Amino acid sequence: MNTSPAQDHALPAIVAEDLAVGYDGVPLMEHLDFSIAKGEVFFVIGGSGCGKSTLLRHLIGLQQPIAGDVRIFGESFVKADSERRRQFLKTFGVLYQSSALWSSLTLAENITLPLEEYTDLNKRERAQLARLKLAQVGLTGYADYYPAEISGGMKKRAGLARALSLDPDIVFFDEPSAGLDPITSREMDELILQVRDTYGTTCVIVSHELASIFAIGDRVILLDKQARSIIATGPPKELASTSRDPRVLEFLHRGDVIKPA
Ligand SMILES: Nc1ncnc2c1ncn2[C@@H]1O[C@H](COP(=O)(O)OP(=O)(O)OP(=O)(O)O)[C@@H](O)[C@H]1O
Repeated sequence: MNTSPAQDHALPAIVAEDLAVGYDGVPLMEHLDFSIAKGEVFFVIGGSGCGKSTLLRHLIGLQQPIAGDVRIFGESFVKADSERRRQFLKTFGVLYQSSALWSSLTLAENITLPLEEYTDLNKRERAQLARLKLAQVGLTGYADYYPAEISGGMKKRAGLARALSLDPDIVFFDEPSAGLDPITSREMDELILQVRDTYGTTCVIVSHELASIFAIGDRVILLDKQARSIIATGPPKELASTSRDPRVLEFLHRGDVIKPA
């Protein structure tokens, strides 16, 4: 189902090259250079309003960069024509902060929407696949429920089931733990790891949940509003224990003043 013929999966899933992102031609962040390996759980972190969601919007093609490039498995997403962009989009799954489920549709119907748009599956096959995706996220038996009938954590799971409907290479998460209690948030973390471990899916997560970042993050980039760029890149635990930058230590130690050894 997932066709990305020109892409070389031996290459990094995502490379940002001297990327500038912002609004109306005014950059919020500039000179962003980073690379995300296939199968990595990669966090974009930073204080409120620094531009994490804005960067995410650029990575998923909702906004065109002011400068620089984004390459997906070696191929420029920024320079792709509209047909090629559509093919790229088929290989992305996105879980929005609000879960973005259609309230008038059942969970199964929410999941079959992208299948209707992007696949040739018939109605019965789509319904089967929707049930399978719901089972993958622990929602067996909830296919005919409406979003209003389930909890916040279940909505996030259903949103993830929809994001997984086209067997994406890369799933983007905007604050997956927002509004969840610590236990439900940990369950979401486990689900993200399960998806990565089972399918080798690359997971790009915008978050400021330190518990999640340390629990499941392979690597992070830390954005800084004043610097208007990335101020640290690496495995979160390593950064927390070895960085000598007070801004990095402050963020990763929740404002506690901790001096590196
Ligand atoms: N559509 C828009 N037009 C102009 N400016 C915007 C737009 N959307 C967001 N901004 C501004 O861009 C800046 C970064 O916002 P963004 O939502 O990317 O930050 P964030 O790091 O994700 O924040 P948070 O952690 O609070 O969600 C903010 O100052 C915001 O007001």
